[in-house]
Amino acid sequence: MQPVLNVEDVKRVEAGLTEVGVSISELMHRAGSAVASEVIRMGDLGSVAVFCGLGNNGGDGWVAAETLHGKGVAVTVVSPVDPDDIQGDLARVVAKSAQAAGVSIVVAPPRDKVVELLSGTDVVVDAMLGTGFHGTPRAPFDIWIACINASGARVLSVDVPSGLSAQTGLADGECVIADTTVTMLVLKPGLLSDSGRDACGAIIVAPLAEQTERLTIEADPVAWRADLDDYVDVLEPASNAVDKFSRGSVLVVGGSTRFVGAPMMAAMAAARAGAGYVTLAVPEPVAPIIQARMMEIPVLALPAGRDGTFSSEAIQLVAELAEKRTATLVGPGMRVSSGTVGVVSRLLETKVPLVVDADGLNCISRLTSNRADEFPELLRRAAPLVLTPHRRELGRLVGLEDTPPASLTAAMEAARRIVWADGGSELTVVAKGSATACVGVDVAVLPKPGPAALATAGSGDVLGGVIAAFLARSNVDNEDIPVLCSLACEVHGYAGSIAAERFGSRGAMARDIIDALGLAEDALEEQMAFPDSGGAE
Ligand SMILES: NC(=O)C1=CN([C@@H]2O[C@H](COP(=O)(O)OP(=O)(O)OC[C@H]3O[C@@H](n4cnc5c(N)ncnc54)[C@H](O)[C@@H]3O)[C@@H](O)[C@H]2O)[C@@H](O)CC1
Ligand SMILES: [K+]
Repeated sequence: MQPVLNVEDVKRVEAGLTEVGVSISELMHRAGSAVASEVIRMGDLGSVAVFCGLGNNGGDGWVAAETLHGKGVAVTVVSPVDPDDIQGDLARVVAKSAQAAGVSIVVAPPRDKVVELLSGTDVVVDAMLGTGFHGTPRAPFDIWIACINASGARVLSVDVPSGLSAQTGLADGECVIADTTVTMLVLKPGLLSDSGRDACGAIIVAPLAEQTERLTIEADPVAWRADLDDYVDVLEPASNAVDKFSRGSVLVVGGSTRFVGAPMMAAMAAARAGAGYVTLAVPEPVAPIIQARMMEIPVLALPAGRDGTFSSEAIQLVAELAEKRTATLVGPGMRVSSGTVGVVSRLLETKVPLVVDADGLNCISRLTSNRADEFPELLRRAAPLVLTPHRRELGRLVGLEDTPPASLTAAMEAARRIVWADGGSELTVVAKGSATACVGVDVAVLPKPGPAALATAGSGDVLGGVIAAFLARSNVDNEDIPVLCSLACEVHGYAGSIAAERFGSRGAMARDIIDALGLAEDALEEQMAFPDSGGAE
């Protein structure tokens, strides 16, 4: 797994490197030369333009420009001020060095001059704004960013695309859309989430020093990005000595007269994700229509109230059904009522692995007056528990119903409030978003995010079903459940890519994702076994 560090903690690595004799100036030279190497690797370098800002991000750009110039590449630096007028000492020194080496420099060009320069440029190096950037880009950078994005040139961003927050992944104004980002020392969360996903292109980490890895771990990574080989240990070895029960049995509890499709999709997904035996428990009035559409999945009709949701008579029956299965998913399409709140509360008391999604989470919010983090005794249990909130559901769970987490790091923070209050390794919160984090008490694992095709109605129900199936099939220790959930997210994401290929990136529906789940898991397993064989990037 690759560590991800909050931007403020990157400074601790920088300080640690200084202590072992690698100065900031030395780091800047290494950063600039890492950028230059990557530019050269890109090839077809008729001419390169390096847009420099006034801080150390700009300093990296000046070093890269001098290095490229030294290798005979035609390079022009675009700077808001003359090298002599750069305030920061480090950046001024490297800028003056590049000037003395004969690098061509354009100072404070008007917009039409920038457009003209870009029209003859093959590769842009974006070294305007790095981790020191806050707010909305001011002139001239706002203008330069717009011109660069409109130019059609290939773009390499230094550390982070200018205009993007490396911490939050949000961009208040326009940010550079790069083909490649060479990020210094370590991954930062904003590169992997929200607008960062579109802005960064391929991300290359330049560690800059051999001590970086050790210092990064000492700086306490906020998360770890999973690689395919991290999943090898959580998958059960393939065996033919199985029957439908030994492959895991899943109970899906959900549905109401208002929402019929959600529990069906979750149950189908659990079956496609390899659970050997799936049962669906729904309120009695909707059982016949659901059973009519389900061939492989038995449907159990449980007592319902006049509102079309589970009544209190269902509570004990659901618990007894759950105790006979290897995992239960509760929530899809269930609505919040006194009966469904009772069902969730009773399921939490059972001793079998449990996934709580959708209205199951809203029932927990109801039970805790929107403060699940203040009622740890409710969630503390002997068997694994996985909560799968999207950001609004997560907000409702931790008292942020009006201001739900707006970034990956804010979502991880909210999820940690719940898991740290609980304190046990049985609880994992899968904080869903355009980037998802699987947060356990010791570690937060970031799966490779799936395609935009996943943002479709029912997609969350599908993920709930996949996680339930994986819990039912697997024997992992509690500590590894975040990794198992991360694998479930990647299978879901890969299935989304297959569905998008078949039905179009906007046309794929949840049912198409369900149908592709088995193929997606096979393909990922194949890539784990033969990492060099290509496949999903
Ligand atoms: N952390 C490290 O160990 C290393 C950092 N390096 C580089 O240093 C960078 C960080 O340098 P700095 O802290 O100097 O910060 P930056 O260079 O990212 O930005 C600071 C400059 O941007 C300006 N700025 C901030 N917000 C702005 C806005 N909204 N509009 C216009 N201008 C704005 C500031 O006034 C200042 O001039 C990193 O991104 C990386 O590129 C590298 O030199 C190598 C090692
Ligand atoms: K940048």
